[in-house]
Amino acid sequence: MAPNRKVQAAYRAMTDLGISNIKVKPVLKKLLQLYDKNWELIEEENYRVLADAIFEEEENEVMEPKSRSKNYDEEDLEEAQTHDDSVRPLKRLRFRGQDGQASQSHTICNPTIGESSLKRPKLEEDALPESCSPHKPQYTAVSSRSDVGHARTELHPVSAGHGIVDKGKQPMSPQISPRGTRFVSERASLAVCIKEPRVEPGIMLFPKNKVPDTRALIKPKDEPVDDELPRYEIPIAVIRPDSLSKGDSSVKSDSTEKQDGHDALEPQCRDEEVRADGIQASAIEGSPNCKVATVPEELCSNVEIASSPLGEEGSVKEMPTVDIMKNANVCDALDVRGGKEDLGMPCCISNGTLTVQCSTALAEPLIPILPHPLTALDNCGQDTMKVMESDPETDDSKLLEDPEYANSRGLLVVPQYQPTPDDLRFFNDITKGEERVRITWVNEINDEYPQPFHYIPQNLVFQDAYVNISLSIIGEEDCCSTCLGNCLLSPTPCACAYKTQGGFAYTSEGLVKEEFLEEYIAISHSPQRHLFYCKDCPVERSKNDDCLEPCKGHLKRKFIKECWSKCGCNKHCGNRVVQRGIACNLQVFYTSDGKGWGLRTLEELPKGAFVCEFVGEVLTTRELYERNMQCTKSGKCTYPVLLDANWISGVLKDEETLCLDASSFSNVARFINHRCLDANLIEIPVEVETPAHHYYHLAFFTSRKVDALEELTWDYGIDFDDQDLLAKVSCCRCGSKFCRNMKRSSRSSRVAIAR
Ligand SMILES: C[S@@+](CC[C@H](N)C(=O)[O-])C[C@H]1O[C@@H](n2cnc3c(N)ncnc32)[C@H](O)[C@@H]1O
Repeated sequence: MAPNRKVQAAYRAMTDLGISNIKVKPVLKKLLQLYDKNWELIEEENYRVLADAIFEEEENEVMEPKSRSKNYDEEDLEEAQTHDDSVRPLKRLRFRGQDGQASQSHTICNPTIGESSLKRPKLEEDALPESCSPHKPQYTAVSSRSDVGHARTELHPVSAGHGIVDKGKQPMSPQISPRGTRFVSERASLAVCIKEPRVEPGIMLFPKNKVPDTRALIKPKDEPVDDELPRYEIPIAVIRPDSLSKGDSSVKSDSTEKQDGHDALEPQCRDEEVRADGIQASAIEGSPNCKVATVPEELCSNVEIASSPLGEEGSVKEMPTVDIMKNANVCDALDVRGGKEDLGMPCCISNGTLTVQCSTALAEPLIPILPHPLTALDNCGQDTMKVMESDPETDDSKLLEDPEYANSRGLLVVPQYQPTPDDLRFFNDITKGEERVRITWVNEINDEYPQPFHYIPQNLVFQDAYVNISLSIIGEEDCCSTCLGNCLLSPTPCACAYKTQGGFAYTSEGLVKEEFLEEYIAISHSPQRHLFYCKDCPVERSKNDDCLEPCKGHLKRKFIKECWSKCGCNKHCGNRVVQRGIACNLQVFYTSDGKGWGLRTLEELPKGAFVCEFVGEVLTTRELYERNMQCTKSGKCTYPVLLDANWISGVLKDEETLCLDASSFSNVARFINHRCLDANLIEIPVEVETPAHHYYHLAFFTSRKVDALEELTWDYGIDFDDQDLLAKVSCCRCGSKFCRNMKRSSRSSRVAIAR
């Protein structure tokens, strides 16, 4: 057979380097086997792979002269001639590049996934160079070497000293990044999935079972030796958040850029990560700012890794997952309801910065950082993805003795908490799934998170409050037991309608009727005319004081009586609105006018629409007073509302003078801010379960049409001249032209000026 043109060319190239054909042949044969006879890989960079492999072979022969016994005949090489070079072996895994081409990052981590799409090299374990030993650092299965640190990409046979497995990878990519900038991400790809990394030139993927140690890493031959670093491993350097913020990151995945038009938020910088067990992370030897991560392949998670310009320090860019929630669009992208969770792929997406995508097949998924203040909002609250260094001197380093960590040194990714799909589902749902609708929260103003609280969709009795919801106390006159279907369609008003003086309060669309609404609005606009004063005010009485102040007055309002379970109608009866819960699309947001958090609607709401109920703990006024005393000491405040719409009915027992406190247990109504007079919500007392007027639901309905994204407000009924306020709004920022506080402050400033 005529000599293979390609073989001849290889011989010539090696001859130019002073390598004889005899040395070239066996190595070339091996390479052809390894690369499935793809010459392209071998030819690149003027046969760099081949040269490196030959030098490697030489070294091995010096150490083990008899280790290479197999003969390679000319025919084997000739056979290579028949191979179609156009078929590029897929052992070089290409990630999504800057062009946004889809990548299969998980295929790196989990060889079982997408195996069919990856053509594996035929390299047998015994064909691996002996340089796998700790004494001879070496690239392994998924690693790329060429632009590590100061590594050079040109052929440099004099310094060649690697096994063949790491050769010829880098030149493959047409998108080679500047030298010294890719090391980290490529290195990280060994064990940590990168969601949207830039092109990983020449990453090779070997079948796991054919690679003795997939975590063994070597320095590239031509990389300056840093004696400070462990020789058996090049650490997965991970960018420190602060270095990113300083702009010294040279590799930044696309997903670290803006997402949905929102800036990626500055990551939290932790100089020293404190582990759950109290062990503080410390810088690795010789690389004080470098955190080193070696993650088992099984931990398939998408974590962005980047490097400093020197490619030698950095950290996983840790982002508080709460940042996801700062961007409603991102949350939408999460599609937590019916989205990825349905695919069995719990997915946490931060605003483009850190993405942890846990495969369901994984036992120990990485988890994202969540802000502590969310603890009460979500059980994920205190969980962080701890990427920390192991200290070989501590007991912790014993972990590294685990075969899985055999060649690991440095960072361990320690799962602190295993988020369940439900955790992730309710990631940005302030209701934690307690409502029929998801209510997201967003802060586009600053870095604050909502104060922790326990979300409850319905009132809960704290302790002493007498709320008797027993069926036995609901008499025939308090329910419509003979009704059928929808009471609103009945030609004659049912018993419940009678209880709501004036007939049914709701339209067939579920809106409060105009005449009802106007009546409530009129009361709130001129409350003085509707106040009643008790002789023995429960609020004052609860103070148990010798010197009680006179009653400050209570606003008398009429009730809406809804049908309920003891009624004959069905649950779709039009006289059941509040009991169905929140139905509109709401969002908690950080206000831009200094009121802190607020509530807004994401959809247009017609006049009279039910928005939400004021939900909290049901306390007696005495309990509230005691709680207020405690809160004054601790500096906290309560969010109480008196259920005093019918206190005029007579002298109530202490356990019947009730209020709702939304400070710890509450629903979304706790975010509704005050607006003087022209608020777009009006509160209406609604009886559902019990006809006893001392307990009722306080329901918010729109007092006018409300546009999408408009803040929902409610007139707390604050008397700004009264220093003994229950709801404390010391300086009203409602912005209403009817603001009572504005008049007051302008009055007082006039007084101040006059003095
Ligand atoms: C029920 S909370 C409303 C939610 C609150 N903004 C938050 O950030 O959690 C009541 C508190 O909100 C603030 N607030 C409500 N309305 C306000 C207003 N019109 N002007 C200034 N602060 C207001 C006051 O701090 C008040 O004590």
